[in-house]
Amino acid sequence: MTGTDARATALSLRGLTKRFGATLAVDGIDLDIPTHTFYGVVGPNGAGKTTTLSMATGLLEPDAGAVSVHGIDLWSRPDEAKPMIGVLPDGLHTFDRLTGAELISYAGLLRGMPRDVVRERRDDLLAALDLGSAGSTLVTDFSAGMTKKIGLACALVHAPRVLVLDEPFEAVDPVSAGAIRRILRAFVDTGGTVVLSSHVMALVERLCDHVAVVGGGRILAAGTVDDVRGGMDLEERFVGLVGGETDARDLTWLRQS
Ligand SMILES: Nc1ncnc2c1ncn2[C@@H]1O[C@H](COP(=O)(O)OP(=O)(O)OP(=O)(O)O)[C@@H](O)[C@H]1O
Repeated sequence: MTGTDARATALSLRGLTKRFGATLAVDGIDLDIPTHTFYGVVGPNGAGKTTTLSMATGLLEPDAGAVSVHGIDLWSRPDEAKPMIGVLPDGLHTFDRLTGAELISYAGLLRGMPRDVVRERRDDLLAALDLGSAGSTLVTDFSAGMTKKIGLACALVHAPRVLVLDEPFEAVDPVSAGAIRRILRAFVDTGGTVVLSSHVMALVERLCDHVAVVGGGRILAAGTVDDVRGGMDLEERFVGLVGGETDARDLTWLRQS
């Protein structure tokens, strides 16, 4: 890859591979996420999306392969690459005896940000994500949607260049989802890059300009949403790519009459 290409690519995955015992979760994934794109990653349950995004953000060590963030190798130069990424991991494990406000502050201070900047951004994020009451509530008492929103605030506080979000809209109410969409849209419009995984094809079609379909730990299709769907709607194309046949067994024992 030339220097120019490396700068135009926000996140580059090469030959990413991960095995858990007998399960080959990710089977040599190559993917380039261009800068300034809204990139959806879709796939059936167990396709390898979370494992791929975890390796792409330095949360899980690959068995093989490489990741670079704006041309910087993630695994050999983490001190330079990781500050460029904001991550909302799947099933966020966090410090649940902190309040929402403390958790955002902690995330900012961990990134080495000055206290006054952290304080200002924390208050902005709590307001923008409609998390007023969550600021003084312990994380352990959060609903699933509040946890998601606080996780997103922690991913945003250091103003990363690339956001990698695993199911950011899961369990989030429609008003908050609208707020999150606006924040992410503005982030991309001003030069940022968003990569998100989702099972909701309509959301990916509405929000994303690019999409990768993952199945069996491989990329089945990737490119602009228009190219990937090829004249169909994304859901039809998705089912065509991953195989939509399930056992249509009739659960007669469930019938009420
Ligand atoms: N820590 C782990 N230990 C063992 N197997 C794992 C582990 N994490 C993932 N797997 C397996 O790897 C495969 C890919 O899982 P992954 O969570 O990446 O899929 P996914 O596409 O994110 O699925 P979903 O849409 O259901 O969240 C699955 O077969 C899963 O069972």
